[in-house]
Amino acid sequence: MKIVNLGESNSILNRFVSELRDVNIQKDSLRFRRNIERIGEIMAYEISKDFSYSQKDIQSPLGIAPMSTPDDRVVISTILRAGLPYHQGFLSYLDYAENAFVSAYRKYKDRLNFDIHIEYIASPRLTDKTLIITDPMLATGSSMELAYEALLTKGHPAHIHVASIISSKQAIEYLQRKMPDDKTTVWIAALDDELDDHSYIIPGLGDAGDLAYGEKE
Ligand SMILES: O=P(O)(O)OC[C@H]1O[C@H](OP(=O)(O)OP(=O)(O)O)[C@H](O)[C@@H]1O
Ligand SMILES: O=c1cc[nH]c(=O)[nH]1
Ligand SMILES: [Mg+2]
Repeated sequence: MKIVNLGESNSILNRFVSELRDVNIQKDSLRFRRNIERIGEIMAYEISKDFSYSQKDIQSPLGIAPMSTPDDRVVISTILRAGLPYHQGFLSYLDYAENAFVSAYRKYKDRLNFDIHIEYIASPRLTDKTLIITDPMLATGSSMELAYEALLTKGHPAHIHVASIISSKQAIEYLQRKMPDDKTTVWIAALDDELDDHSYIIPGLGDAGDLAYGEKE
């Protein structure tokens, strides 16, 4: 499995991630959602470099321009809720993509232990397509694993891009065991060392879904 951490090189991406983490700036939920969306746009651009390209003759008003354009049939798939603004960022650039949505939430059995419940999936056929599964946070990696398994009921993609923003080291190790090694690429913008007792990423940013859309009861 290939891992690409775009945060390792200096770019404006790192300021957007910093603002997501910043306890003062992240209170502005409009900016929080927009920063996730902007990171989605940057990630979509970076992932597009991995697509297959072929040359086409494009008729301009004044002549024919040979242009190399992507041929992948892309499906952008998002894990609700925090993935929604991320999805929008991807779709802004990959505007010909199809779209899939999967729900995943933590149902706590007690203060510390939880199961992840997948109750909703809406997806086109995935066979032989390029599947991008987007979720800003990879903490234990379980939501991503279960969302991926649910998506497999819609067919087997040619390649899977897991696109996240902040991942724990534990989640990367977990996904290396759970996702197909030869056709998965994981894209992240930051890699954090730890999880706390509640399986939140440390330092992370807190609860991405709540920061984007408000606290749940
Ligand atoms: O790697 P994991 O341990 O599975 O944790 C990561 C998941 O947690 C967050 O969603 P959450 O369950 O908080 O739902 P929300 O987006 O509705 O807040 C996040 O968006 C991931 O889906
Ligand atoms: O750190 C975490 C873990 C799960 N979900 C989040 O939004 N953040
Ligand atoms: Mg949440």
